[in-house]
Amino acid sequence: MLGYFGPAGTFTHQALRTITDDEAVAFSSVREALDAVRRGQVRGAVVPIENSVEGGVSATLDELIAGEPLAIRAEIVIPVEFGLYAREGTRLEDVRQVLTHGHAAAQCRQWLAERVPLAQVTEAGSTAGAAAEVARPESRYDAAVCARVAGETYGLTELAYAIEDNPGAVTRFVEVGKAGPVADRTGADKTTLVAYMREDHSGALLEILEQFAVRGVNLTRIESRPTKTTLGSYCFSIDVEGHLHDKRVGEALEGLHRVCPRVHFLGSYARADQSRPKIADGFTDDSYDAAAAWVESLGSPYLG
Ligand SMILES: O=C(O)C(=O)C[C@]1(C(=O)O)C=C[C@@H](O)C=C1
Repeated sequence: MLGYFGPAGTFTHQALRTITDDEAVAFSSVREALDAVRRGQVRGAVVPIENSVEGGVSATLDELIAGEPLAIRAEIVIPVEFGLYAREGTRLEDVRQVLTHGHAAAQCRQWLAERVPLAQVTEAGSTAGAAAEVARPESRYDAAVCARVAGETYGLTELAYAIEDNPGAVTRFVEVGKAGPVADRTGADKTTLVAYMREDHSGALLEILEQFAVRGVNLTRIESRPTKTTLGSYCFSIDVEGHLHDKRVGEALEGLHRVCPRVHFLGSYARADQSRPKIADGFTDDSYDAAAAWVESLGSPYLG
């Protein structure tokens, strides 16, 4: 059975529904969902990892590397559209207390400031959790910013829809399991890893980046996250195009292993958009094989 960041009606729940109709377990935080994977209560969990407006989901980026290693098995990308939902009888002009997930608040900030200027926005654990709270008749919150499905699930009335400041936003979710064999290469893959710098010195980030640059590996996301040890100590959470079994990616990982004290490999998996990377001349597996054969031939007694 799979777990997900719930309760029912979160965007994560919608993402999960795109891959299975089977029964699934809701957890009220990303940490609880991932811990359930670690202790084997569920065989995997779906959690949010990146939003096109707000960037990386820190809770997920941090929890993936805290504790027993986990691996990303698949990615799911869905559009995120928000509405404002309240108990029956509440009018838009009456809304003073809004409850929602921090990422959702950030994506609707301008709309909320313009349309409910007197409202105070409070962060909830999730958008659907906010809807469930607003549905309680005695709740101190007047409205929730959430998906339409959450508004419906908790019996709320829609006061407004498509209130996001950036139409067309998408959120990327990942299905995470226990670390195990890497998923098969599809030719349209992504690899996620976390690299730690040796020590704080000029060019440390460049050393990491050049491992990819010189091998023609394109990065699709890079974010610094605190290592949680001392102030100013950071690691880098990175997504790259390609699979561990692509020679250019495997070699880049070898390079990282040489220059970084610690590298977490978090999995190679099929891209949701199935788009294949443009591999420049000289970086295909054939080019690597030809180069290796040539180097080997240099030591051959039969050469020239
Ligand atoms: O609260 C939810 O509904 C979630 O699935 C979480 C989450 C997020 O973490 O970004 C997912 C998509 C939206 O961008 C807002 C919230």
